[in-house]
Amino acid sequence: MPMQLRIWKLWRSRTRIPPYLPQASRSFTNIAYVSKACRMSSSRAYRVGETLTPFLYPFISESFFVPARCSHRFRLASINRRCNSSIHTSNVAQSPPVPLPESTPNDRLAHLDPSPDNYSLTPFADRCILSLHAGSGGHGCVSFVREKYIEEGPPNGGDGGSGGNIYIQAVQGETSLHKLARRGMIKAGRGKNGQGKLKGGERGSDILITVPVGTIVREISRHDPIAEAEQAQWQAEWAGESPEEETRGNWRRDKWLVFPGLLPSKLARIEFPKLPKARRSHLAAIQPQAPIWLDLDKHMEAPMLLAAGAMGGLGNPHFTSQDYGRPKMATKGDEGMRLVVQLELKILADLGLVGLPNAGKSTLLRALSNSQARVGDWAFTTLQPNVGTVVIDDHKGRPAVAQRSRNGQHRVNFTIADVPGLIEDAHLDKGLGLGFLRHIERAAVLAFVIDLSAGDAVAALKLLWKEVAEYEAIRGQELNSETERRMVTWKPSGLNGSKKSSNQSDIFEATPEPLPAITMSPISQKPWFVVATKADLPDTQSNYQALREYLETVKSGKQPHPSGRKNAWTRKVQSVPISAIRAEGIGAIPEIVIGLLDEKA
Ligand SMILES: Nc1nc2c(ncn2[C@@H]2O[C@H](COP(=O)(O)OP(=O)(O)OP(=O)(O)O)[C@@H](O)[C@H]2O)c(=O)[nH]1
Ligand SMILES: [Mg+2]
Repeated sequence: MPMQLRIWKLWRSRTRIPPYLPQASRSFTNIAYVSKACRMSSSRAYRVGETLTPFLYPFISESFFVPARCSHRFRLASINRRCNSSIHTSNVAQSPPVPLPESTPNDRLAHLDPSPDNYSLTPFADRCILSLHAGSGGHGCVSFVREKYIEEGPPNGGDGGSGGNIYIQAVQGETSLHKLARRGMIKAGRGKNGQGKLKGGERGSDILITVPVGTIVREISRHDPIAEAEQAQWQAEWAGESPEEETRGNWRRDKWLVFPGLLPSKLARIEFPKLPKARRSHLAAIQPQAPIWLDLDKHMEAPMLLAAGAMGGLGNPHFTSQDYGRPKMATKGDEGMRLVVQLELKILADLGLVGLPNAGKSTLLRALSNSQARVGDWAFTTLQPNVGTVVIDDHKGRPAVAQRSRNGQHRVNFTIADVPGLIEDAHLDKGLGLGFLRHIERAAVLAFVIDLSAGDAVAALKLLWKEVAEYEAIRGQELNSETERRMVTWKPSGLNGSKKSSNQSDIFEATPEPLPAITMSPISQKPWFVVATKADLPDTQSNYQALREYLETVKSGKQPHPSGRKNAWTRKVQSVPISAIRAEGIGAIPEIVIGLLDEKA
């Protein structure tokens, strides 16, 4: 018996070859590798990568060799490592795992006291001025039929295409006007020129301006060539002047287009027909009345037309007559209308946070929502409004706040607007106040955030209400002047048929019919409550007690409303002491907000 075979048999009698080795592996020629594999299997080794074994015995993998007893522990260890969990099994790995820090309450609250650099800032603009150019019309075409045996065919020039329209749409999801502010000028496409074979020009491309819900559009100026031409014509009629006639050699080059192949000598002899009346697009009828003042406070399902494109010019077939069978002229397209409008965004949030600088508004917003608003221990940390959403029902169990129905629907969240802090005389544009007060104007409910550690809480509340009331008065004046401006419209007296001999200023009359009133509820009639924050700091209890007593007297009517306004809302005034930085006491806020929102609805 060969030596090797004898060794094999001897070894075989002492060890048991595992049944999972293939038949080939048991063969004599592979004995060295088999014995090695067996050694590894019997010693429960895990290191398989160093040898050729994985290639020769691919079925012997690491997982295969991991004993059932240990595999569970290994899995646990790897999960622990991945999840950074502190759970670990000490006898599994060769080297003991590094103990991971346990999550403490401080970690959970870390985002409420972030470093001043830890914040996210989205580009934001709440005002912009836009110059809108509706598309001009394409020119009509001068063309004639040219076919075999038809030497001088009839005219077949197509009309020019009309210019593109400008539409506006308020959509949910848009939050800022910064993109529009960067553009400044927006032009719709010009209509294409007409072509031979009676082919009309293509329409100019339309423009859709999407703005956030809560945007106000105000017209600053407009240049409407057609309206101006009509007005000039009426004025000429009123003054008894005969309209300028096109004569031979004297034709309006800005209106007519002539056949390019025409010799100048012939051109001088051409008699131009009467210039057709300026045409308006049929869409112009649904344009908002001038001057435009739109309050886009709801999500719009369909866009709204702001400026209709101008009409295209007429092709030469329009000017055929008995005397003139082959007209060599077409009209040019009309110039598009231009509008300069101001857009102003007033954020529509359910809850507006009003407070002095450094009161803790942004910290409160962070505590209630996922907002990454900037927090810092200095005044005017917040320089632009932040909006956060508080989810009260994520459809994953019992809602955070008992659901109530609003318009037959269940409220699943509400939004909070955190605006820069107000200082005394903010209504006179001191600090950053006036520019941002308009964002709380639209909030359904106001929360006055008062820092209990920063002196008299009642005085702070009165100061805030005074500024809000002053702003309300200014806004009321603006609205009145806006309404007056809308009441005065341009109306040439020549339209009435009676020619007045008075001076020119008489042609502007006030329309007798009143425009619909611009409705905006007074800020003092909004439901409100007080969030007394920084209650974790020492010596703040007495301050809170005084605030609470003051609010009780306001509620009972013994003291006037802090704004000094009559008929102001005081019915359910209340205060909540909280520590935003420790997220203590904030649980009551959603409940109060939902209660006040439902009451308002
Ligand atoms: N102790 C304590 N500190 C707080 C609390 N809330 C906020 N702060 C601190 O107060 C400072 C101002 O907080 P902010 O949230 O930035 O205040 P703000 O009202 O947004 O300030 P402006 O944006 O400047 O108007 C920060 O240093 C916060 O850590 C609180 O409940 N307790
Ligand atoms: Mg802030």
